[in-house]
Amino acid sequence: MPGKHVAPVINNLDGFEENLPGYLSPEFPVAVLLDYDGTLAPIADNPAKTKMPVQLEAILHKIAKHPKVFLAVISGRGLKDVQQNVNIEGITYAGNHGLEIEYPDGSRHDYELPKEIQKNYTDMVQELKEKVERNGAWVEDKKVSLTYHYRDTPVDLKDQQKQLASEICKKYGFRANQAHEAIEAKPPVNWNKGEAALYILKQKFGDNWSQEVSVVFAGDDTTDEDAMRVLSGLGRSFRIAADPQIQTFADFRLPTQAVMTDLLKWIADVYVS
Ligand SMILES: O=P(O)(O)OC[C@H]1O[C@H](O[C@H]2O[C@H](CO)[C@@H](O)[C@H](O)[C@H]2O)[C@H](O)[C@@H](O)[C@@H]1O
Repeated sequence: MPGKHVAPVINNLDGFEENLPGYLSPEFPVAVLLDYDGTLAPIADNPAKTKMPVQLEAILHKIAKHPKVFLAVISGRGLKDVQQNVNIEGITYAGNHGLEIEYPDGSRHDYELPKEIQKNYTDMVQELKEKVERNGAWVEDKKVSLTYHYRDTPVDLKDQQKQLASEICKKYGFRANQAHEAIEAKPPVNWNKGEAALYILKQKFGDNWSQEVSVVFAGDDTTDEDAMRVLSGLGRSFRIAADPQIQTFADFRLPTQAVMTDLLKWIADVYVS
């Protein structure tokens, strides 16, 4: 499997067809798997304040209705949280980095964490709240994974607080991923956005899914790299990142969140228009 690399950039709508001629076609279905924060909605200073750009939201609603388009949102947020924010019926949602999945018919797949990990999680939340929930930093407790937000912590205290928070997460056996002004603590299990993406694709299109459907994945963060890695050579993935030198498993880099709207326009142009 290829490693991370500096991916070619796509800057505008024309760039999609130029770089991926014929990858999408109206006769062949497409699975569109999308991250939420930083991908569908620009990063905001508080998770409660995000909003999808009006044009992007309208296109998303349009493609979601098309019978040849399968849409799933795979987020680090809790399941209900991401459902409320995206608010489109009839699509698949995965929350907590894929640990919780809900299908359009209301059925679910929940990754069952071993009891010991559940206990560690509870203890970790308590210790983080006691020791590092201060100076504007706070713990977003999502019941099976958490996010430690330190955006509002004074600059001179940030490094020391985030380091202590990472150490506490690791002490309880959790993985501490760097995110946007935050640390994502994920349980030590072989399940992540990549495994969730594969699971969703197999459930919908069968074991031979890669022969049955084109796959588009977009994300902006370290946790999205798990999906980009497993889809490498099987689908096409896009990393939203301003840094031209960023190392990624994605096939292409999108330099701004605005080009994300162009990605959805490309899909809409092929299937809907
Ligand atoms: O997988 P995602 O859908 O990208 O979710 C990742 C995390 O997003 C949220 O935190 C991030 O976005 C916030 C709103 O823009 C921002 O204020 C924060 O600094 C970011 O880290 C969310 O709060 C987390 O639960 C998600 O895991």
